[in-house]
Amino acid sequence: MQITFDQVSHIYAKGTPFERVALHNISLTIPSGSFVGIIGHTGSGKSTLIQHLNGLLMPSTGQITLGDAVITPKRRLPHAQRRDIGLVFQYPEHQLFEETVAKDVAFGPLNFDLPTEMVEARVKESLEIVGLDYATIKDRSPFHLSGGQMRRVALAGVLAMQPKVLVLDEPTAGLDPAGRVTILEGIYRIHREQNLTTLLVTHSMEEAARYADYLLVMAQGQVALQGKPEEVFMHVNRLRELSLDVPETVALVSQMNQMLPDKASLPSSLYREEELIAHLLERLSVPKEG
Ligand SMILES: Nc1ncnc2c1ncn2[C@@H]1O[C@H](COP(=O)(O)OP(=O)(O)OP(=O)(O)O)[C@@H](O)[C@H]1O
Repeated sequence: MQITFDQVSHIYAKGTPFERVALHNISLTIPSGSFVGIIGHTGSGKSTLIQHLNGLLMPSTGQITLGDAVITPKRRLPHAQRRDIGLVFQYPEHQLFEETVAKDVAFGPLNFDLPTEMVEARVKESLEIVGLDYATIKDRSPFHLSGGQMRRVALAGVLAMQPKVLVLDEPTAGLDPAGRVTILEGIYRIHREQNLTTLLVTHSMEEAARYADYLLVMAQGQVALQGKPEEVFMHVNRLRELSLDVPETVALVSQMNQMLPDKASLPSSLYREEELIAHLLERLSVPKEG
């Protein structure tokens, strides 16, 4: 599903002493099937932006188009289309509430009156996507799982709705490195298999570089930079001005280029570690393993 924002602003507590402009005239297009990394300093407007996608927030001005639905300050996203947008909040495990994992994951699809067998199939499939074994976990209490497992159950609950767009607000916050990889690899796999439009809010440039094919860099309620990762990472100085890191590979390529003579310099489009290694091996003509 294609998403566009056309001159969207959002003002919290308008007309009160607490008024706060959180988004200023945002215009952007997210093509169907893309994986968008949304990066930015704390308070830059990332969560405000994504909460417009499922109707939790309404634009103060401007217009948002989600597929063929149009949202304006006066026109809400129709209820039937809300289920197309799967929004995974920060710390989604806080919203688990059922007595078993299977019931929790089934909650959304049951609310949409799907037949029981279909719900069961979706629960099984969604748990497996997030790397949990249905038979082992289905009857357990979600509250007796590890933090990482709880997070995965919560994510499965959103996937069981079979959304057309998946929006994730820092899904790996607070997890250990192994837990982060499991969650992100699961998300990336369904994004690829189902061509699912995916928006990932993250504080980690490394995560953005690994998974996203398009980046939005937010600063003070505006889009400071946007484009393919290699385009955005060329603006190393601008990113640093915004107190954002660049991925280690980008920093390394930029450092090596300062040392190498011009004709030997490395392409600045290299931003993933494995691509840099492949490039260096090719230059050295070392045959790759396997
Ligand atoms: N409910 C609210 N009422 C008033 N102001 C708010 C509200 N929610 C957010 N803001 C303000 O809007 C601005 C953008 O906040 P937002 O949560 O969208 O940023 P963020 O980039 O998601 O930050 P973080 O990375 O910390 O989650 C901030 O200045 C914040 O203080």
